Amino acid sequence: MPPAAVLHCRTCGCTLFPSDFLHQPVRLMDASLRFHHSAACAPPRLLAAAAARLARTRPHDAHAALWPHDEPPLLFASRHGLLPLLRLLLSALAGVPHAAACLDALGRSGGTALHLAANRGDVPVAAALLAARASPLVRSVDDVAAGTPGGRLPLHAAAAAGSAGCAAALLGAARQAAAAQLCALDLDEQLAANVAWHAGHAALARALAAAAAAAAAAAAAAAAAAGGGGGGGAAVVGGGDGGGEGVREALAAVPAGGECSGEEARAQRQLCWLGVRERERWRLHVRGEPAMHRVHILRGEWSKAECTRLLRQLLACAAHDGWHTARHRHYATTDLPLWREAEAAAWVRARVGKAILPRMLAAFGLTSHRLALRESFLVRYDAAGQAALPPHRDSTLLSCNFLLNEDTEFDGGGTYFATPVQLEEHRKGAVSPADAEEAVQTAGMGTEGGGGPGYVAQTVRSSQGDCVFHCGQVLHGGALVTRGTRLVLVCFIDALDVE
Ligand SMILES: O=C(O)CCC(=O)C(=O)O
Ligand SMILES: [Fe+2]
Repeated sequence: MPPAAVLHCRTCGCTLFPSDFLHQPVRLMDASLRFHHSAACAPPRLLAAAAARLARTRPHDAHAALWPHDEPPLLFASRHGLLPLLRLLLSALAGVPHAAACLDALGRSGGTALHLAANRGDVPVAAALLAARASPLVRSVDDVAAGTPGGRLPLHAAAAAGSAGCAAALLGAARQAAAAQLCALDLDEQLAANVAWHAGHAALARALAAAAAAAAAAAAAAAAAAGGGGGGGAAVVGGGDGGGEGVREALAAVPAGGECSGEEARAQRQLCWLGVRERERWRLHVRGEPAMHRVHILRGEWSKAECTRLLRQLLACAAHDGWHTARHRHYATTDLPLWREAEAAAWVRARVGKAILPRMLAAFGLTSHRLALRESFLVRYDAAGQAALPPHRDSTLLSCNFLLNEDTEFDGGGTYFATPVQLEEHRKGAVSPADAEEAVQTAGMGTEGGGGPGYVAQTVRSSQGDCVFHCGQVLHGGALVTRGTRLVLVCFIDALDVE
């Protein structure tokens, strides 16, 4: 018979588990240890050890320093509603240089301690975190296990839990932050009001919807008074959702009377699952695929005459119909969907289908897929208006863009990548993948901020008629235009499995 296993807590030294846990999965042991630490182990001793470790930590991994097992204790305390432990941790954090990083760290379910408190409708825990200056404006990431969409604020979590108390605490935390919270759309383009509605909390949904409508109207009025126009007050409502079309559309989904039917709620849950799963599929696909982190530029893909004609058609259409501002729900952009101009749309579809999609298939090694052009837009950057687009991921696996006006008409601009990418330049005339290989030059133009000599670019700058194509799931944006106007045609492209 093997000797009975006796484990000792490494913090307080007490005997933990005799043979009960022998041959049990490590995960179970970890869970018991965590429970022991939070419930039994003397918190001051734990805190002293934690504070000492914290002092030796670099800021970017500060949130992981307090706890040896997969979750910082603040998140653990909040998840389980351990208010005395939470208070101790918060007081220990008060003098720590990286306190904000610890307070706003994301845990394993993709949210902060404040999300977890709001999830459980725990007003005292939420209030303690807010009093310690935890931010109500941190967005969660997709929780793949639970099928919960990312991009949610703690207010969305309070709405899902039907906790009017937590919602009031979050909205009361800072006056300017209230509008941003009310008008924030998650990755499924749902406001907190929509989340409450689909979770069956009709009264809370209506209260949040009314407050969001008022905040959006106030933001629009403030923008109009400042003479801004167009953007719908994005500056006022932080996060960039603005009081624009996305918010209006979402608000329309919360009716003035009645309850959400069970069927509607089920359908919405299913939609959320699909969205989360699809985004995860893309992420897995892109991760560990070096080809997906390469950016290609096709020089002179469209002639000057072709660009000028296309631009003339599209600008005439924009002058007549007006520009749109709701393509990127999380960022106000100024653009024109191509379907508005049938002839231009047909031309773009044909040219992209014939010349760009086959090159994308080859460049990204997607030979068992078929590519489909989902949408195309003309995007306008103006030094005086929407001058840049913050880093984001597109709604499709692949993207390409064409500069339509001359690069002398603006300064700055270009497609910006959050991490430097390897850039491959292709010259016109290379049609087959083999030819393309020969014509490729690894180019270093537009290199800014880091990267090896001549191989890596952070901002890719093109000339009129050039096509830049890349994986839409690599974090990217539109670099700041500091003078004039930059006009780019952007195409979103999906990869479909070949049946
Ligand atoms: O401006 C650019 O080059 C990038 C535009 C972009 O990423 C987008 O519109 O989704
Ligand atoms: Fe994009």
